[in-house]
Amino acid sequence: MSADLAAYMDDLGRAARAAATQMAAASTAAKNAALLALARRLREAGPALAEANARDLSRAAELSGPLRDRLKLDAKTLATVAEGCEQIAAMPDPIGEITGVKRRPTGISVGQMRVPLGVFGMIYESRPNVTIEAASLAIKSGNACILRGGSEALHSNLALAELVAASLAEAGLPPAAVQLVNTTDRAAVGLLISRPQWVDVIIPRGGKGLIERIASEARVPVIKHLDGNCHSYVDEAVDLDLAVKVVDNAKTQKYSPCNATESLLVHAAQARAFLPRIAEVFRAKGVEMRGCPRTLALVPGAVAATEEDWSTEYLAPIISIKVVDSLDEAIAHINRYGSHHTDAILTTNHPNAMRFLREVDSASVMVNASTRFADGFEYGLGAEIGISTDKFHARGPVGLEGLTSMKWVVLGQGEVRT
Ligand SMILES: NC(=O)C1=CN([C@@H]2O[C@H](COP(=O)(O)OP(=O)(O)OC[C@H]3O[C@@H](n4cnc5c(N)ncnc54)[C@H](OP(=O)(O)O)[C@@H]3O)[C@@H](O)[C@H]2O)C=CC1
Ligand SMILES: N[C@@H](CCC(=O)OP(=O)(O)O)C(=O)O
Repeated sequence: MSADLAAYMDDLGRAARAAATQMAAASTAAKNAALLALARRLREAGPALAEANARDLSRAAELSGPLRDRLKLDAKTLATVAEGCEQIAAMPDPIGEITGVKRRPTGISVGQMRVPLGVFGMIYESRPNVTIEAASLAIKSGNACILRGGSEALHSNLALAELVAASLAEAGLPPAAVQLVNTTDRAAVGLLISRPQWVDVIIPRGGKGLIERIASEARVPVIKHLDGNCHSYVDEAVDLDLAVKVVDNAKTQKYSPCNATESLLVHAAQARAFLPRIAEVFRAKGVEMRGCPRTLALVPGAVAATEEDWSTEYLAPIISIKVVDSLDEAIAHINRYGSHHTDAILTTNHPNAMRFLREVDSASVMVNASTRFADGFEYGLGAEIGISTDKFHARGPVGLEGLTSMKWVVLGQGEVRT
């Protein structure tokens, strides 16, 4: 690793630390003004942004269709992120709110105040819209951030970061509140995750390779946003039309996101009725089906699943399928092979639905809904940092509150402890 890179990362860290102090004290009006300026700039984004994205796309010719799609910054994506900025501006400012104040017998009043985390570092995939979602949530939550997006998206991200910096400056806030690492050198990631003097928390969004590195090298607290091996389970009592519609959406609406269903479990009592119907849908859309022996008997053209398939996140038009004999077996399978991200049950049986919600150990558990809904925008958070697969601090889609913590506030009138 070069001394220049270490110095560069230290410069980013130092600037972020100074900006975080200013952001924590920033007024709601200034933060909202920055967000609205950013929405305007995104809507007006001219050829510079389009050219930067075209440059990234032309260099990423080898990417598969779904991964190319997530790299695209078209008018629809820009309109969506701009709308997200406006929605976040319209939300109440969580910072400074004091809650739960109670008077103690000693005379003091004790409550809690919501405060920013400080500086967060975020490492994420080649999806430029995430740059804006992270930036907008950082601004409203009074944090500073250092963003390291995927290599394929570097030029798009640099162009977006310029819009963010200009919007912050326009609102009288420090442009260094949102900084982008301007190199694809992965050594920069190593530096970002090992500088507790500059970074308060690291948010990795990615797959197993990223997390292995974080696990072995991070010296900063981590909120993991990892892979989604998500399941849809078709229960013994089910509305078959609803199940076909929802499972189809969960698998095929988009193949690349972490919340797409990768594995389908079907109760044996419904396998004969359900599997041929969903198989027809998958076949028409070119989805490869990898099944257990009982699935193979009902689905011509399916191939045998291996043990590895049950724990694989394909991010592609492939699905693993298993017939199970009970809800217990389904829950045990999901807890063993899943990634604790998002799992759904399709059922008309209320007690089974409630058992699934309680016993499946995942960040989002759903009844009769597509796993694709696991998303901050869809949950009403305005945007999302990602979907936390951790259990502490923040779980599932992370929005403004996930970027804050609570400190204790004690109000007295000269009381002393005896
Ligand atoms: N839970 C969530 O919120 C989300 C989870 N994901 C998960 O991410 C994965 C898909 O995205 P994909 O692009 O393949 O993810 P990767 O893990 O390959 O890449 C994500 C980011 O991590 C970096 N990275 C990966 N490995 C290392 C390493 N060893 N050292 C330093 N940096 C590294 C990449 O950099 P580089 O560009 O250099 O490769 C990129 O910036 C899936 O598993 C998906 O489920 C995706 C989005 C959201
Ligand atoms: N929450 C997002 C998915 C995030 C995600 O997984 O992104 P990616 O892996 O880049 O496709 C959504 O549903 O749009």
